Amino acid sequence: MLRLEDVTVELAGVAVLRRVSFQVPPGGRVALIGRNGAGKTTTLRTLMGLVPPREGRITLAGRDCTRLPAHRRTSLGIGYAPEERRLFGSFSVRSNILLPAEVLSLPDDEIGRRSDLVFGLLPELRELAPRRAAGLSGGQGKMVALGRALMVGTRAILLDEPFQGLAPALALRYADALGRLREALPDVAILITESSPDLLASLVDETFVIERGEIARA
Ligand SMILES: Nc1ncnc2c1ncn2[C@@H]1O[C@H](COP(=O)(O)OP(=O)(O)OP(=O)(O)O)[C@@H](O)[C@H]1O
Repeated sequence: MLRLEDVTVELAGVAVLRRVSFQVPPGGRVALIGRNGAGKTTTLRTLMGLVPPREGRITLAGRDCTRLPAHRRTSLGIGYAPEERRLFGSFSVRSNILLPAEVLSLPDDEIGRRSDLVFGLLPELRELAPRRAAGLSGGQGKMVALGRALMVGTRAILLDEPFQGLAPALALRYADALGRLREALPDVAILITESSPDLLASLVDETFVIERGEIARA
């Protein structure tokens, strides 16, 4: 279970999140919907340990990680695909995907096992694997960012506006891939942000709405 309890975040003296509480159970598919500037990215960055909360608590599988640095959360099994895909342009797609697992110094056989899973779930990544990340379209980059999050997200995966800027055909493929995750990773909690609920309606089992930094309704 990935849980936020009364999380308040201030950035530059402004309350950007106010007493945000919700949870994503193991195997749960949860949407966080909100307009631009509502606080979706800040919620995910706070869950990842990239923004310190002023108040409140974040737990993963019952363990308090409110003050844990980002790399420790990655090693606890949280994978994050930011809205800006943040790939290393001069590296191959394969290297970009493997990078977080290598940073964690996972054993080679574990990296092999996880990458087999990722390339099995997202076969479109196989043909992209040898290419330099700099040459990818925005949509292909989103798929690579999903693969990278899957490499380490053994307990939870956070996807920030994955459909933003995707051409319709690629959006369908991405939605298919998310559907496959449901079956292949039945114990992983997945939290997806979007500005509109329409794209996610068939992919999630629970939706929270965030407005001006507050959860508006379940
Ligand atoms: N570093 C920062 N300093 C001050 N204010 C910030 C900072 N980062 C974000 N904000 C403000 O916090 C609020 C929430 O931003 P956030 O990026 O979390 O929203 P969002 O819902 O993800 O929107 P978007 O879809 O535009 O990414 C916005 O009003 C934004 O201007």
